[in-house]
Amino acid sequence: MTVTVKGRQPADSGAPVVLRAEGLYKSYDRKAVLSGVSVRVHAGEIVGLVGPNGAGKTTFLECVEGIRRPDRGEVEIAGLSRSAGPAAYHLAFGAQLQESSLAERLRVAEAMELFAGFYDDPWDIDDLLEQIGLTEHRRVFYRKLSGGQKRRLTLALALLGRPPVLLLDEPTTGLDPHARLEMWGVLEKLTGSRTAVLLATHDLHEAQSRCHRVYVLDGGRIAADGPVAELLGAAGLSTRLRLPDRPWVRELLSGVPGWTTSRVVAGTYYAYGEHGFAEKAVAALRAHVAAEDTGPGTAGELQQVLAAASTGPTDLEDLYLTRTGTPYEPRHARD
Ligand SMILES: Nc1ncnc2c1ncn2[C@@H]1O[C@H](COP(=O)(O)OP(=O)(O)OP(=O)(O)O)[C@@H](O)[C@H]1O
Repeated sequence: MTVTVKGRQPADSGAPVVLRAEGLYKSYDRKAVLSGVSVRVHAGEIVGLVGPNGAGKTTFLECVEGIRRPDRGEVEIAGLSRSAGPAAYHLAFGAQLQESSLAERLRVAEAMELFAGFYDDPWDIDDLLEQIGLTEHRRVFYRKLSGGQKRRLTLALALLGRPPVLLLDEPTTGLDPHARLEMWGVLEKLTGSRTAVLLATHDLHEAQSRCHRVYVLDGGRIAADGPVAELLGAAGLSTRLRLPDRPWVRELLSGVPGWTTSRVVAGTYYAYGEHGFAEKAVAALRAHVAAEDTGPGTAGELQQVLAAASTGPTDLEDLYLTRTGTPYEPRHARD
């Protein structure tokens, strides 16, 4: 079986670094939330920040945005640090927070006009409303927008100043599939004109297909970073075998050449390995079933396990599953 790892190709690594966070530490009530997090984003790159709930993604973004002061560490955006003063620093990036709210009786176009006043050369409001799919709603009060429309409006506000860097906290949460595609269309067009995007997301499929690189944050530390395909290869996660968890399955598969690691989630055993591992593992299972009297497990159970076993290419979910401390329930049916 040929395994194709899908994932976006890395962007131009020779492009200048436009966001540099170096060794960020942050504690709340003496509880460490960030423990030395360093992130770099180049012009024109879309970089994903993924990790379990509570991993520190929002805290990291808020430290970068200047909403929170890190206990230690440095941040520079487009060559500016916070010491440049809040006015100059905030012009260097556009931010969409995880939750934000505007005055309830502000209309969509009024909000855009209000925010456009902060910038010397703002994006044309009619054009931006069109791009973000809110033209028909320009006279609608903020309170009357749906959750997804509110997300689109806050993204438009982050884009208004044509910033070199966009910081987005779960930008697609609550968006329907059309709105997601529209949003990605806008972001990808922007990166073509050298805007850099750093976004926190729980949508691993989007992170893999849309981001040039990802950082996996776990417990306040970077557990992995790089293009998804490279990370999978380097971690020995080229292929996956999924089957019901049994003690004899664990013992048998961990002895198969090419096995690298495994994980049990909700009674299912995921075994990972180098290219070719899954085929060798299935052959080992078949041999074990054929010689059923030599090992544990009844004949019926052996057949059942073999029938339920499935192989498939790995993706960012697998990296996440093996690199973070929190078991992750795949949202999508797996092959
Ligand atoms: N203002 C605060 N005071 C105290 N603890 C906080 C505060 N904000 C966040 N935390 C804690 O810091 C940790 C990291 O939270 P954070 O929101 O940064 O994680 P996250 O990765 O963005 O999570 P999620 O994916 O659920 O949005 C959590 O344990 C959270 O409870």
